[in-house]
Amino acid sequence: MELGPPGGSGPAEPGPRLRGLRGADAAASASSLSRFGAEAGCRASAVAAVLPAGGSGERMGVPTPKQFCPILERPLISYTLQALERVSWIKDIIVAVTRENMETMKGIIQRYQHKRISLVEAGVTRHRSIFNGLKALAEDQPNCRLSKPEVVIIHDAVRPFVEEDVLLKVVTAAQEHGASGAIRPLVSTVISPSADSCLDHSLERARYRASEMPQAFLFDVIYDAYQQCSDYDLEFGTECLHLALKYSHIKAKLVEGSPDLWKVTYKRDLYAAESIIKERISQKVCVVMDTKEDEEHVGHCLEEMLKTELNHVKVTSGQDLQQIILEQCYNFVCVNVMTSDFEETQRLLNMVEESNLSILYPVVVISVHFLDYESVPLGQKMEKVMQIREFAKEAKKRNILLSGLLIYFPQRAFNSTMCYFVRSLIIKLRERLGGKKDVDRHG
Ligand SMILES: Nc1ccn([C@@H]2O[C@H](COP(=O)(O)OP(=O)(O)OP(=O)(O)O)[C@@H](O)[C@H]2O)c(=O)n1
Ligand SMILES: O=P(O)(O)OC[C@@H](O)[C@@H](O)[C@@H](O)CO
Repeated sequence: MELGPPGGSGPAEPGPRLRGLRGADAAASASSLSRFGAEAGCRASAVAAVLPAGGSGERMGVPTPKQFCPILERPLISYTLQALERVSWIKDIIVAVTRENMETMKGIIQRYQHKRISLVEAGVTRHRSIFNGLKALAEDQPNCRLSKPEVVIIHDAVRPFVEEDVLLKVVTAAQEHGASGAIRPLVSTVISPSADSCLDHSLERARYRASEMPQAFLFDVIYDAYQQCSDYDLEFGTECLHLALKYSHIKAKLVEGSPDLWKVTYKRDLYAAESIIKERISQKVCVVMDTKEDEEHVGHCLEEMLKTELNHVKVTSGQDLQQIILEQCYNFVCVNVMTSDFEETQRLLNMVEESNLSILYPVVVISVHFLDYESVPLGQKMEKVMQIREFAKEAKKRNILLSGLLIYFPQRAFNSTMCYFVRSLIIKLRERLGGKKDVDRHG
């Protein structure tokens, strides 16, 4: 059993966040922390998470265990870790992986700068993996270097879309009831087949729910349950809430979860996860103008038009660009009205690279050049703009997808040109994020 982050002495500052995170994330986490009695003078309730990640993913039908299958060239488990690391009041994240995948997991932690992660060896079943994770937090284990939490979250490593609100709900409910779990309405009706594979009876679907993750427990409730577990339960069980009821006599509080809590099980789930991630990261665009004046006129015009297509559009002439990058925007439109040179685009590329933004997701940068054809011969400018190909080759190595858009127009037709430009821009953004389907590579 390996404890503690690879090469590290123990949990460090919150996970792969961009340096100097401010704004909504920090405020939300601070308010959540206060709900655990972290006000001045109270000891904050310690919360840890155990992520079983030791499965083989047979139902996925590909050689790679599904938790390591890439989505946008990044392993699925890294998205789940990032989701948990966004929650600053989770102090330790214990991941159970098989001995053969331990080095792969260490590489993922290193490459994507995951923090607060400790690795333990998985078991031959999910329950045994979870039990090994709990042992890493129990103080009765030899050379245990992690402190026992008051509450422990258990969450499948292949459920990447977990938000702070549902984590807060199950942890708060577990503090009060001893155990809690997320549930979802059943999509299919549950039936019971007879020995000869005929219908014996069916359950009234409205009276039942699907048990999902995350789940949360007072640590002693679930650890005692696992210590008393029969081998049969450890081999064939699939429900932690059942163990808490059977062995610790605790009836878990059930919490309605969001539709995104589903578990990646079949290959179709990878396609769905990839689409959701692309949709989420494509909705925020930052338009960087090359002069303040342009921010007023062209930028405002652009912002109004883009807002009809995208959820979050910011326009800046650069002075708050660093903050926008820290808030994890992944799409940038660098509008060069004054010149067709690339110094503004290059400055943006440098800032994106310094922020490590493109480690987590591909960053789209579109360098736009408006050229008035009545004053600028096309040939002369095309040659200059074509230099972008060299920039793009270098940027791609850093997971930055750079494209160019040349808008060659008569000054008197500026407004109609802008409509054409916005359409071209949206098409280019969607095309860049469409990219090659990673999932095809799992075949
Ligand atoms: N011995 C095991 C088996 C499963 N898991 C983990 O438990 C979670 C949910 O289990 P499941 O979806 O069944 O994963 P697999 O067992 O890998 O899938 P399959 O049943 O298709 O092989 C996954 O994160 C999986 O890695 C684990 O930690 N240890
Ligand atoms: O049975 P599987 O190993 O596919 O999934 C394990 C759990 O995620 C699943 O049983 C949920 O219902 C939560 O308990």
